[in-house]
Amino acid sequence: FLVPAPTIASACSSQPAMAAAASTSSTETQDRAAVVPQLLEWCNKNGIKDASKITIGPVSQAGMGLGLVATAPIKQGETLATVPLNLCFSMDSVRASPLGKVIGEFEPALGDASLIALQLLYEAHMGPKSKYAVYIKSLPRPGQDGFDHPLFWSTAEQGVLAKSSTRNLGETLIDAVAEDYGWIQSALARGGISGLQADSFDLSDFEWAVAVVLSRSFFAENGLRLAPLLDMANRGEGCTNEPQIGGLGIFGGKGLKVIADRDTDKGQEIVISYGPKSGIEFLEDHGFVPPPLEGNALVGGMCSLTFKISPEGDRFYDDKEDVMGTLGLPMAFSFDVRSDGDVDPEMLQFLRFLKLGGKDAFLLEAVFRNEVWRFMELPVSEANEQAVDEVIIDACTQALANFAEAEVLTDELIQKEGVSPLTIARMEALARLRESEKGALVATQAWANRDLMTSDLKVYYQERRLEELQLSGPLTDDEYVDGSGGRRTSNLDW
Ligand SMILES: C[S@@+](CC[C@H](N)C(=O)[O-])C[C@H]1O[C@@H](n2cnc3c(N)ncnc32)[C@H](O)[C@@H]1O
Repeated sequence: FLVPAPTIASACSSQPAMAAAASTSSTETQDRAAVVPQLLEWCNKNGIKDASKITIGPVSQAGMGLGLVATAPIKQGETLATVPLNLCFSMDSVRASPLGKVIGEFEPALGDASLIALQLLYEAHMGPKSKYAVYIKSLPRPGQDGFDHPLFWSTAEQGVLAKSSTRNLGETLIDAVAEDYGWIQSALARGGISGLQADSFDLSDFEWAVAVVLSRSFFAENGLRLAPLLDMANRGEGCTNEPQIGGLGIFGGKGLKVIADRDTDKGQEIVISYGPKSGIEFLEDHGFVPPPLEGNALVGGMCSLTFKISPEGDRFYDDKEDVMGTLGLPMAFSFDVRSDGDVDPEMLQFLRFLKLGGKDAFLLEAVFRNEVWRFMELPVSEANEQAVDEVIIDACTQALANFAEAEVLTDELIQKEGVSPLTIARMEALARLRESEKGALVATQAWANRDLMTSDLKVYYQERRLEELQLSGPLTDDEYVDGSGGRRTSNLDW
């Protein structure tokens, strides 16, 4: 109940892609737009600088709600706005607020976004007494002005999402938010803060607040910063001007600023960069998946593969756990894979270690304990290298099979009678997501298949070791030393 429902329920049109999810009646936009004069005044009063050439207004692109608009011609390189860091919601503001006492050493499953979301709910709870009252009024409600996020999706839609990416947002986002909500609820139940009680907000309020924080903040100086005014900037394709930390002039500390990366005419929208992100990162953070880069749907594709050293079927598991524990490394890692097909050397290092066994298991013996991880930087043996390629091929095959399953689930969902345009838009976003990840998976799988065919051409551990010991060439005359047929012994370290 902290978050009022939109005055007009999210209306959906038959616009393509997220535009439909984003579809909104002009009345809704005006609803928020009505707060703009107060918001601009509030921004001025609270020390936002360099913003004399921008305002907030409805933007022309369907379903994008509000955005930043130039009130005068702007030249590339001009600062568009600087927001004092002490006006931003961040972990600093959480710690400085009364919430600081409650959170203690709590480490949220979702990270800082959960605690910043809690502060947003706290300020909303304070109502007109909050310094942020006007700002909070300017935030979109779920479904308003195109504001969508997987946290608002139905279970069936989230089910398709689970099969549409190699990243499991079910665990890392949806379950994480529920877990943090549970922790916060029990902390508040032990003692409220300035009237904020466990029952002051429910899970859907918390999900709204998390979605606001994720979709409107920027990562700068080691943390998320939700900066009023800058949070009205939409993302433009090809923009390079991600918000960054800068000075506020001789009297003021630091601020989050955006610089124009192009000339802009009066009346034109100012768009910015949200940073280089993969499709799933866009969806998790901002609730939309950008269209594929022009001309080639697969260019720019990226996804991540996760591998885990697990005890099942691995009799060297304990040794591996010991090595990783000593190095302070986890037993599971995620690696980015890209459509350019370049494979991360660290992924190969981890997989060589994961597949270490058979005749190579001697490398796990105590004498090599400090070196075994470094040895994995280079091919170990033909069998190990082939096993690594097979793990990569299997992971890609599994992900592609999930995508095929997602397509079947999508068909079931969109063929249901009365399916909403919002569901269709969400499914279209997932189709774009799969397309972008497919590029990376197909390229990585092709790389592993090629690598498999060349495994006989590589130099492996034993050969390298003999080289190091200068024992790999034919015997030289001075090595024939006696009639016993033995090599000359030396001080070689075997
Ligand atoms: C930082 S806010 C920008 C202001 C927002 N348009 C508003 O009305 O409050 C980010 C949100 O704007 C929308 N958005 C921004 N850029 C977009 C884009 N390129 N495509 C689709 N939606 C976009 C998404 O809803 C996103 O979560």
